[in-house]
Amino acid sequence: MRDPLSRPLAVSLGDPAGIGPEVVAKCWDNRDRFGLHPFVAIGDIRALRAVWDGPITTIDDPREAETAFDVGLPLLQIHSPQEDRPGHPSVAGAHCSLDALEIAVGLARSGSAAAVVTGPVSKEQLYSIGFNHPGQTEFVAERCGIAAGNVVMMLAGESLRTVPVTTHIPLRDVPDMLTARLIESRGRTTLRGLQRNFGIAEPRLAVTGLNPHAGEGGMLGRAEIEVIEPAIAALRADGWRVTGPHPADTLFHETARARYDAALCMYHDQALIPVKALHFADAVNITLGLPIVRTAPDHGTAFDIAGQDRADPRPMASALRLAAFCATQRAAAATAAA
Ligand SMILES: NC(=O)C1=CN([C@@H]2O[C@H](COP(=O)(O)OP(=O)(O)OC[C@H]3O[C@@H](n4cnc5c(N)ncnc54)[C@H](O)[C@@H]3O)[C@@H](O)[C@H]2O)C=CC1
Ligand SMILES: NCC(=O)COP(=O)(O)O
Repeated sequence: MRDPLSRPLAVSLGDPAGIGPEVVAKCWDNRDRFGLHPFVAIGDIRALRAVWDGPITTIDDPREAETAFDVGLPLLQIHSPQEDRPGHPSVAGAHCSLDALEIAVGLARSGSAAAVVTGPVSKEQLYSIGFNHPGQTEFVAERCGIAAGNVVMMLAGESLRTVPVTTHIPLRDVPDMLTARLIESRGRTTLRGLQRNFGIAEPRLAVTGLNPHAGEGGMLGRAEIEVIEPAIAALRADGWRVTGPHPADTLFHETARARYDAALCMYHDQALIPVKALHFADAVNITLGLPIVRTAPDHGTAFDIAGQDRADPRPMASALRLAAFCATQRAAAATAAA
């Protein structure tokens, strides 16, 4: 297997009107301080120029990225038909963000990039141009030939990793979506992902309940008894270290967090609120279950502050570092297994 560190990371800039271009440029500016592996950005040069006057080296081949990285931000150019203003998303910008994502994934799949790091896109804008995936997670899965049901979205901070079983669906649909099979499958993907990407040989998974107090023995709802406990039992029967269902309100304090490597949560906000509350400045979104490594910062497009030099680059820096770490981790495991 080729050394992943001999290849750059491929970074899509995300929506050109969002803060993606600004945080990527700031990461390049602070590449030594942040300890970053060389990366190549993919997007429209005008989105970078609108927020940054540092050096940009446009390249045609990702193999030029490593040398170019020392002198300027390497960029694979996408020519959007329209120049977007920061904070003013458009249809053209949505197409541009999708093209950048497509190219970045292609580079990782072909082995030209060590991993993909995706800049924030606007789901609303993407949906408006016919994007029919819930998010970038499912799009990347499809492009890798993996069913969306076989990948999970993990939010990983220094002291907490969480995975939502259901992601971008209305809250009222969550109880009907939850089945023992789905929870078991998400749990399995999470546990394997902890081994493969984080090098945790015997990962510990804590599973939340859905209802207050994890259902209070069935008095506050029966999802725990009928759906979640059977999923936990199935995972345990296969030898995995799994606990729960735990009341979600007491699973995220410091002492509780020390007892598991990841928490499997029943819906989006149950998983993302604790991570963003504790780690907004450094949490990373990583897709588990893919043949390639894909990470992203935990935040969105932040149109409200785009173009104002207020965007914090640390989440993007964390996403870049974690991508390099996981790519190295996977390569080491593959070498050891050969
Ligand atoms: N991975 C992705 O592509 C993600 C995309 N989104 C998309 O982003 C759009 C906006 O979503 P919101 O819920 O408003 O979340 P958001 O993360 O864009 O913004 C929430 C708040 O945090 C602030 N913020 C976000 N990132 C920041 C940073 N790096 N530095 C300083 N302040 C920052 C924003 O200014 C805003 O006040 C939505 O269309 C959503 O679909 C949201 C989350 C992830
Ligand atoms: N709320 C997290 C989020 O929206 C990330 O989704 P994805 O686009 O990375 O699938």
